[in-house]
Parts: sequence; structure tokens; C-alpha cells
Amino acid sequence: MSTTLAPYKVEFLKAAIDGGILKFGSFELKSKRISPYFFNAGNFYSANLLRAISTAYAKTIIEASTSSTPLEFDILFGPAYKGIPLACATVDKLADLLPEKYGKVCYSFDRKEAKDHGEGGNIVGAPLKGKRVLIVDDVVTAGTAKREAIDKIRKEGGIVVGILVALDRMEKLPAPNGDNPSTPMPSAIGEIRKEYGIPVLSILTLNDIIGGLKGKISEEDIRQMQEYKDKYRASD
Ligand SMILES: O=P(O)(O)OC[C@H]1O[C@H](OP(=O)(O)OP(=O)(O)O)[C@H](O)[C@@H]1O
Ligand SMILES: O=C(O)c1cc(=O)[nH]c(=O)[nH]1
Repeated sequence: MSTTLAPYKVEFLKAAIDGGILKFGSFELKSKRISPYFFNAGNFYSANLLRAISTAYAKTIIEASTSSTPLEFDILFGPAYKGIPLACATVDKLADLLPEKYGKVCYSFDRKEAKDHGEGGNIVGAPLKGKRVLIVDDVVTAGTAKREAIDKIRKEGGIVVGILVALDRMEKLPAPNGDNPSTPMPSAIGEIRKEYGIPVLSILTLNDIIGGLKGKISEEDIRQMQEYKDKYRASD
């Protein structure tokens, strides 16, 4: 396992590996890319695993809040569906770790389909209008879901101040004329940073995961991950 990772990241990587969050095979992604590996944050469903991931998100946030450009926010927003429990559990964990600073932080999430009865609408949880919002989600691949979340939050009057994911898959943006592995394109994360002028943080990158898995899974699975990584590698 990499020695340069912060201890809380090493602990999280261990929980993800031991918890069987990573799957190997052939998976079609939201981007339509076919990946030989899949990080399934839906599998953080037991109390211990949920606590492991919310602790890692919370510590990443706390680390970022003490940087030279501190990350300040009012609401953690978890895009449906997998982002929902992640945002809720992280709000709870932040208040647990630093009650003075985070005791009043709220969560909010969207519905994939608007509700047309009862309270109605698209958003559940804290109203977004005029609030500083940090998006918390599972992975970034091509960044499409993150752009959709930013649009939804802005439509509600929220101010997106950053994005935090568990895993940066280190992939490039799809090309405007079709997603061709041989077309050079900049990184999905880098373009979001530039376009929206916000930080995009991740607990782990694909490189951390490959490093952590060496000797734990077959060499063939590692080779396929590396081959996929080269295929969708960003040009910047
Ligand atoms: O397009 P990107 O921003 O790179 O992210 C890929 C996203 O796609 C998936 O979510 P999906 O929309 O399939 O929803 P889910 O949470 O219901 O699985 C996955 O959970 C990632 O969050
Ligand atoms: O890009 C995706 O759709 C995706 C990749 C991944 O590793 N995990 C996931 O839940 N979605």
C-alpha cells in the first residue's frame, strides 16, 4: 500500500478493498465506456463501512478547510441516488468530529423525478437558495453527473463552492463529436475546476487504488485496470 497517503486515506482504501466495494469484470459506465473495474459506493451499506466512508469524507473536508484557500459551506449536497446516504452520513460525522464548526451544517439531495404531490419539488433537505453548497458524490468519470448536479443546485439559487468524491478515476472528458479513445481530451476533473472555478477534491485516485491492490488481486486484473487507464488518459 502507498506510504505517501495520509493514514485516514490508507484506512479508507483498506475498508473499500476489504468491503468488496471494487468489482472486476466488464461494466458499462454512465459515459458508455466499458470498464474492467467498478467502484460500487452502493455497497457501503453496513454501519462500519458507512462510517469508514463518512469519516474519510469528513477528514478530507477538515483538511481542505485548513488549506490556504479554505473550503467553507453551509450544505452538503448528495446527488441521487448514491450520493444521498454519503452526504447525510458525512454531515453527521462532521458534527461528531468538530461540533463547534459543523454542528449546523445541513444536507440536501435531489429527486431523479420531481414529486408532484405532498411537499412537491425536486429537492429534499435544506433549501439551497443563497447557500454555499459542497457536492459529495461517489466517483468522477466523465463529469456529466457533476455538471447535472451543478445545474440543479444553481437553478434552486444555491452557490456551488466545490465537489468532493471518494474516487477520481483519472479519466478524460468525452470529445464533443463522440467519445473516441484516440482523441486527446483534457481531464474531466480539471475541466470542471476551470469551467466553474471551484475545487474538485477526491479521497483517492485510481493510482492510489492500483497501488493498494497490488499483490491483493490477480496481475491480470491490474493489467486490465492499467490498460483502461491508458485508453482514457487525459491529455493535460
Ligand atoms: O458522470 P460523472 O460525474 O463522471 O459520474 C459518474 C456517476 O454516474 C453514476 O451515477 P448515476 O447517475 O448512474 O446515479 P446513481 O447514483 O443512481 O448510481 C455514478 O454513481 C457516478 O456518480
Ligand atoms: O462512471 C460510472 O458510471 C461509475 C464508475 C464507477 O466506478 N462506479 C460507479 O458507481 N459509476
